[in-house]
Amino acid sequence: MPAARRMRRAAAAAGVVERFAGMGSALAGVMFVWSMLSPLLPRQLFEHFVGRFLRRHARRLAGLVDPYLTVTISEHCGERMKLGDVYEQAKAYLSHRCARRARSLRAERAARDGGGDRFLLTMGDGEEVYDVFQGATVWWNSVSSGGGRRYESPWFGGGGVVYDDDRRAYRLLFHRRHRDLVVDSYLPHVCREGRAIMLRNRRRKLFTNAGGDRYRKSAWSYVAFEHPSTFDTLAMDPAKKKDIMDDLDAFRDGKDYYARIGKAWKRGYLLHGPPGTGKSTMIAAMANYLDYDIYDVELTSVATNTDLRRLFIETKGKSIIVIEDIDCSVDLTGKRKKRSPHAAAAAAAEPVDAAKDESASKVTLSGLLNVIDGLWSACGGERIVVFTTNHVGKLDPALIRRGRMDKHIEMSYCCFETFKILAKNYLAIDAHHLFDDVRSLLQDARIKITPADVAEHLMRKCATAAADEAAACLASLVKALEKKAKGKETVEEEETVVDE
Ligand SMILES: Nc1ncnc2c1ncn2[C@@H]1O[C@H](COP(=O)(O)OP(=O)(O)OP(=O)(O)O)[C@@H](O)[C@H]1O
Ligand SMILES: [Mg+2]
Repeated sequence: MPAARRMRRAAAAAGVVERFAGMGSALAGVMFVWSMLSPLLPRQLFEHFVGRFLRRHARRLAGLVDPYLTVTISEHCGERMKLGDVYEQAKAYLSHRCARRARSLRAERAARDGGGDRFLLTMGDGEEVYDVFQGATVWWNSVSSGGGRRYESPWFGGGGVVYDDDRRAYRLLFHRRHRDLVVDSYLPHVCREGRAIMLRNRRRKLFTNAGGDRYRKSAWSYVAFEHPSTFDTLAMDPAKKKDIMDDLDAFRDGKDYYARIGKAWKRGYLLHGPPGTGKSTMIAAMANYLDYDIYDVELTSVATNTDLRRLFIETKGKSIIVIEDIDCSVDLTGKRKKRSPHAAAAAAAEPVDAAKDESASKVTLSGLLNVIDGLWSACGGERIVVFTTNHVGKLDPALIRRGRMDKHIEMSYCCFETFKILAKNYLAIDAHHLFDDVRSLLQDARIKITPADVAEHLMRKCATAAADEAAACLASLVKALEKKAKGKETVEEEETVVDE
């Protein structure tokens, strides 16, 4: 056994002995004083004084008998709105440092390096392990309260959401003479180490709020995020791409800057453009570039503004919060407009479907504006909010004004530069004699083809030799572009005939 471990074990054993020896000697002292005083005083007077003394000094006496203090670190903190970061950090620290000594363990899938069949072991409920820090021994307890009770929360979901009260916590026990050491040095050390371990083991996550049940503890569920898109594979104008990457770098490194200018550390991106131009692909590339998690918000699954706020509060830093197709999610644009008398009459004539009405989202534009830009938006920091839309003109200007959506990025049809990147990705070529044909066709402003369509032409269809494959794919693309050009010409000819 290595000497360091032997020393730690000896220290822990000494700590346990000391813990009980301390209590024993204090108890013996109290008993001694008791036995000396009791024969000297009349019984009633004795009981009166002792009773008063005990009532006044019960806390101090308890301190004499048990000089140990506890600190509880709960899984949920802040009115059960937020999952506690400190709890997660303590969990990581303990699983790394002390879990080996525990006899009952909880298993979770290991994070990084393909996770696969590896497990991360943490302390099971009711377990106690010790740790030694700068010569002081402390004890950690994993406790679970509530026993899985469920109850209605007055906080969220308009009183409708039911929560599982099975709350977990770590309880840290230490001698009161180590109080300053534990509070000033040990706990910060646990958080620091825990954070570093979490970062090392981190496996990026793709969260969703859709499809959850009312009994779920967190509003989010997740899978591992494994999208392979990067800025290298994203086809768009290189200058525009560099501008976005610089912007992301400035954001990631901008903690102090945002604090100095008095702005919450968050940034909004609006990605707009026709279907198949790479908006979702861009979000994946951003997440991979920054090494952030993604929270994909399904607005239609959010019942009320309060639920929406809770969702945002439960997101963690280093994340991208995405609302795709914001124009279709819920009627955010219509909420502020007056209904026409005709529409109001039609709605009144319609039979009321109570079940449908119940399930409909009641999220409003002001609710959404509040979470992305109001006081709540500053909770946590280091968050990017991304909206995507195919119809930027349909959105309420308040939703996309600068400050909320700081950067508007248009994802557009394929140009020759974009095509070259796709050809490099899909066919691994930088040049080909058919490139000239593609260039002249793409320069024709009337021909509109999305990167998704071009990618489909360049996609490998069968296992032919590389050179044949490239030629076949490019020929197929040229044919499709020529067909589009011909179609346009025919339409234009028809329009001219009609005009005449
Ligand atoms: N700019 C691009 N660079 C690389 N691949 C692209 C690009 N645009 C589209 N693609 C390819 O086309 C497919 C569809 O793209 P994507 O889903 O990102 O489009 P979108 O703009 O989000 O469309 P929608 O508006 O319908 O959601 C992707 O799987 C990707 O392979
Ligand atoms: Mg998309």
